Parts: sequence; structure tokens; C-alpha cells
Amino acid sequence: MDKKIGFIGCGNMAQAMISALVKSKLIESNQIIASNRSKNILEKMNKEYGITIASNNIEVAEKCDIVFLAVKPNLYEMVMKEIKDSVTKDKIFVSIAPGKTMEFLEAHLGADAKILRTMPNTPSMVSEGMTAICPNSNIDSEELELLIKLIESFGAVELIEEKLFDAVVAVSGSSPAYVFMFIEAMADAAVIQGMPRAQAYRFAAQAVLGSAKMVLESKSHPGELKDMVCSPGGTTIEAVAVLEEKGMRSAVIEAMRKCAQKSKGM
Ligand SMILES: NC(=O)C1=CN([C@@H]2O[C@H](COP(=O)(O)OP(=O)(O)OC[C@H]3O[C@@H](n4cnc5c(N)ncnc54)[C@H](OP(=O)(O)O)[C@@H]3O)[C@@H](O)[C@H]2O)C=CC1
Ligand SMILES: O=C(O)[C@@H]1CCC=N1
Repeated sequence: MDKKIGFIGCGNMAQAMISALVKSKLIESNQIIASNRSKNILEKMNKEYGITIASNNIEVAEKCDIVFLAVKPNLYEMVMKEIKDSVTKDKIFVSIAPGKTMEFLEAHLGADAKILRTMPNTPSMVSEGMTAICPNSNIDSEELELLIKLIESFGAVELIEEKLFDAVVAVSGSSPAYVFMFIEAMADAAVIQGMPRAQAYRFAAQAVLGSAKMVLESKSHPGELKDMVCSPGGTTIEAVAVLEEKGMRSAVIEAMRKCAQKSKGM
């Protein structure tokens, strides 16, 4: 792929995507050009991955064919105003922010701008991300195919209707945080039982990874897979009963409702 890929903002999410892109060898690392408010992270990414450092956002927008807007949602308007004059008929802009609708993006980049709304997540760093995508009508099928190929380096990619983007934020954009909390809590419980902490993290994380792979590969209902673990009168059902009594499911559902609600207002 001979495209130049730009990242305006080089924080947690951009670094995860850049790491996956470089590892994928889909493009040379110097085809990645990034800008950031503070420069130390750019120097670090240049040393670690060999990416090209841009002196400002406009340079990224000018030089790149595909431009990821990787700043916080509240900075989108300012950054899009800054780069608006760099919009050309072939350049593609990729939003990764919650709440910034295609209407909002087109209002700032222009109705003719080629825009892809996405919602990635930080497991992109290990190419096990889940990214939702929604192109506007200015992106043609060939361009969409290329974008999917690029974003597949982050992990799984699925086209989704824009109206479901707030749900996506809750279920995959933000959910790695809930899973990290779960892993941390399980490891703490193992530490209480005497397991060394580092070993507890490995055991907890691998159990989550394996369980997730079973859901994805077995196509079985998660409840069915849970029942397969719960031996009658055994150990697991004791834990499951406490989780039910403490309202784990309703806590997750309420947390994700709040998350999606916040996304709507971003
Ligand atoms: N983190 C996640 O899991 C996910 C995040 N997102 C979205 O990705 C976007 C980035 O989030 P995230 O990476 O977590 O945030 P970070 O705060 O980690 O990164 C944002 C970066 O933008 C830089 N920045 C701030 N102002 C400017 C500017 N004017 N021009 C250029 N760069 C600037 C910051 O620089 P400085 O170092 O100086 O602060 C920072 O490095 C957000 O819209 C977020 O909602 C989407 C999915 C998942
Ligand atoms: O917390 C946030 O707002 C960002 C968007 C999804 C994950 N992190």
C-alpha cells in the first residue's frame, strides 16, 4: 500500500493503531506521519517505530492520503477548522471519536469530504481490536476496501449503521476498561488465596482470553458456555450465585447504558 497515513494526535488510541500498523508490515513505518501537541511522544514513537514526525496538524493533513483524527472529541471542531483547507477530493478523513456524527464531521470538513466514522479500541495494540466503521457516501467501494484492509491490521472490523455507534462505544470502545477491572479483581482474589500477583494476572487474563475465544469460535450462547463450567454442587455455581446476588449483570447493563448516553452527548 503506497498511501501515507496520518495521525493528528498521538495518544493512547493512536499509539495502539500505529503499533498494529507497523507490525502488520502493510506499509513502511515512514509512511505513517503523526502530529501531537507535546512533542516527546512523537520522538518516542519515531525512535520505537520509525514513524515520521510532523511539525503540526496541517502538515499531516497536507501530506497524508488517509488522516486519522485522534484527538479528544472536544478538540475535533478546532482541529477540523485548522485542517479544513487541506481537504481535497481524494483525501480520506477517519474519525475515531464518540458522539461526533457524520453530519457534524461533514459540516466542518465539507459535504464533499471523504469521511469514515470508526470506533476502535485499545486491544488494536495487539491486533485484537474490534473496530466499527461507517463510511459517508463520498467514499467509493475501492476506497472502502482499502480502508478495511488498513483497519483489519488493528483486528476485527465490521460495517455498522451510524445509529448504533453509541452502543458500539459502550460494548467495544470502552469495554476493555471493564474487562481490565474484572481481570484486576480476579487477580486480587487469587492473591488473597496466596498466588503471586504476576502469576494471578497471567491466570486471570488467559482465562478471559480463552473464554472470549470460546464465544467467538464455538458460536454457542454465553449462558450455555457458563453452564458447561458449573458442575452440579460444584465450585463454580457458588461463585456464580454470589455474582448474581451482587447484581453483576445489571451493573454491567447500567454501566453501559450510562456510557452510551455519555457518548451521545460528546
Ligand atoms: N483510549 C481509548 O480506548 C479510545 C479512544 N478513542 C478516541 O480516540 C481519541 C483520542 O483518545 P486517546 O488517544 O485516548 O486520548 P489521549 O489524550 O491519550 O490522546 C490525545 C492526544 O491528542 C494530543 N493533542 C491534544 N491537542 C492536540 C492538538 N491541538 N493537535 C494535535 N494533538 C493534540 C494530546 O497531546 P498531549 O500529549 O500534549 O496531551 C494527546 O497525545 C478520542 O476522541 C477518544 O474518544 C476511541 C476509542 C477508544
Ligand atoms: O473513554 C472515552 O471517552 C474513549 C472513547 C471510547 C474509549 N475511550
